[in-house]
Amino acid sequence: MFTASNIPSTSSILAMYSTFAAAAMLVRTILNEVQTLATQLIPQWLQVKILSIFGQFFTNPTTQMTLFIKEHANMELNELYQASEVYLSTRITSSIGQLQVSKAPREKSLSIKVNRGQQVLDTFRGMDLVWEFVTTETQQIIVNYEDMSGSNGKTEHKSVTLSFHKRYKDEVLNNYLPYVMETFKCMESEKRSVRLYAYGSVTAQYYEGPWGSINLDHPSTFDTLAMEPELKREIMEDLDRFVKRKDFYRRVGKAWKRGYLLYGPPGTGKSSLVAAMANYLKFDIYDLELASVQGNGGLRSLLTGTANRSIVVIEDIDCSAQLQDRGDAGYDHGSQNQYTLQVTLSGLLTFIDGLWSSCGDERIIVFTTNHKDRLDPALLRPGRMDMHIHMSYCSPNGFRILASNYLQIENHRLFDEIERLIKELEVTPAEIAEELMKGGDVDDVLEGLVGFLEKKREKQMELLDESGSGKDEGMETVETGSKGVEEKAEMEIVS
Ligand SMILES: Nc1ncnc2c1ncn2[C@@H]1O[C@H](COP(=O)(O)OP(=O)(O)OP(=O)(O)O)[C@@H](O)[C@H]1O
Ligand SMILES: [Mg+2]
Repeated sequence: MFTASNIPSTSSILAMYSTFAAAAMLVRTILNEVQTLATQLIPQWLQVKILSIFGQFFTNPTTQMTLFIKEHANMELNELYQASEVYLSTRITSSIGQLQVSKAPREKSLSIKVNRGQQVLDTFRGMDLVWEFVTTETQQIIVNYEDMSGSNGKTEHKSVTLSFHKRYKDEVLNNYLPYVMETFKCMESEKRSVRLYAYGSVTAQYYEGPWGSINLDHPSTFDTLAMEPELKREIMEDLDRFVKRKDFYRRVGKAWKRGYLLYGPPGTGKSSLVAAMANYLKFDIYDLELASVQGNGGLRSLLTGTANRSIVVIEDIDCSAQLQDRGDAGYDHGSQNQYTLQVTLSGLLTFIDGLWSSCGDERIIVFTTNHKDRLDPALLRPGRMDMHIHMSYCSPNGFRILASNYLQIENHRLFDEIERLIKELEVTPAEIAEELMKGGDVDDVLEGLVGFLEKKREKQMELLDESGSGKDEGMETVETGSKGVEEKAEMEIVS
């Protein structure tokens, strides 16, 4: 108790306070020094062990903060999760006990990832951070729409946790995580291989999410594509412009996406062009088979599950018969299976215009068709698909590209004859490529090609004769010859 005579003066209180503050500061500095020294002297694996064994006793939970980064957030792919996974693969040290190692058949290098349950320590601007991959499972009833039966399945939820001292919260959110994202983006743009995602990665026990992926090792590039050089250049310039125009899209209030409709006969390179686009931009491809998508709801979750910087491809859009029907019923009553939910055209259009527009950046959507005339006009309206690209029969220019790729020759005595035949005929690059792949020396291969083209011409002449004689009987005329040439690859920019 203080009495009137021994009440300390203000100056002595201040002196006591500053002594305490100095002592506290000294203790803190010593602790920091010890911590730094320990970090340098104790190997990282031991630090992780100490942290995991004793951390719970000595760390004050009230001083720790943990961020949970889930693989999917609100049904959408969480880009931060993807980024963390890629970023942490750059933080692998000898301290980590378990790694996942894999190699796809045609990949050149090993892919190494940190295994679940492993902790990874990182430091950033003096902060210590602990990452950990965790997996949780939930039981779920999976409905089989084929026969409306249900079975028990497990859903695996992947997430990664990031723990640090609470005082670093702002630094982590404002600087560290953006740095992780930035590192991820740099690595993505440098990556060599493009991935091909297909719908449905259901393994026996786990439903791992809607998309499964493999490494797309498609050799098609703009160099190997047999197309008119002018058209090729225009498409490449369009893609270049698209990826550079983030600010432009933001300024004019449009979603950063672009749609291409590729149309033309089978074997003219539509799928090859999609692969060339993906290889050129280093964008992943999502191959969306509408027939196997469960209704508009399924479509929504699939599209929102795609990553940025990707190409969504819907092949043979004219064959998706249900898309002709703009009704919203969405059930396939025609087949023996009347419970199959189908995607309706209006569901797809809603996506192109609405939800799709507002989710994600740098998206490309490609439709391919053999019959543009069979498409619902709603799909062709300006603003839906930005460019319509006609892929057509092989031209002399296209043939020269194929000859250079397949035979490594720029000229040959038979070129004039081959080019003359090609001009007269409707022959696809796929047919010519097949001939050029036949073994033997160059002379044999080209002579074989001449023989093939002459046979084809004879057949087309026969067809022409037949249709000519049948004309009076109301048969359709098969048009051949120069028409094919005039129609060769062209492009139409819709908006
Ligand atoms: N324009 C082209 N340039 C180079 N190769 C081509 C071209 N078109 C076709 N090919 C060759 O033919 C094969 C088949 O072509 P592709 O699958 O790209 O045709 P498509 O137009 O998508 O046909 P479909 O309409 O049947 O889907 C390719 O793997 C490639 O080898
Ligand atoms: Mg195709």
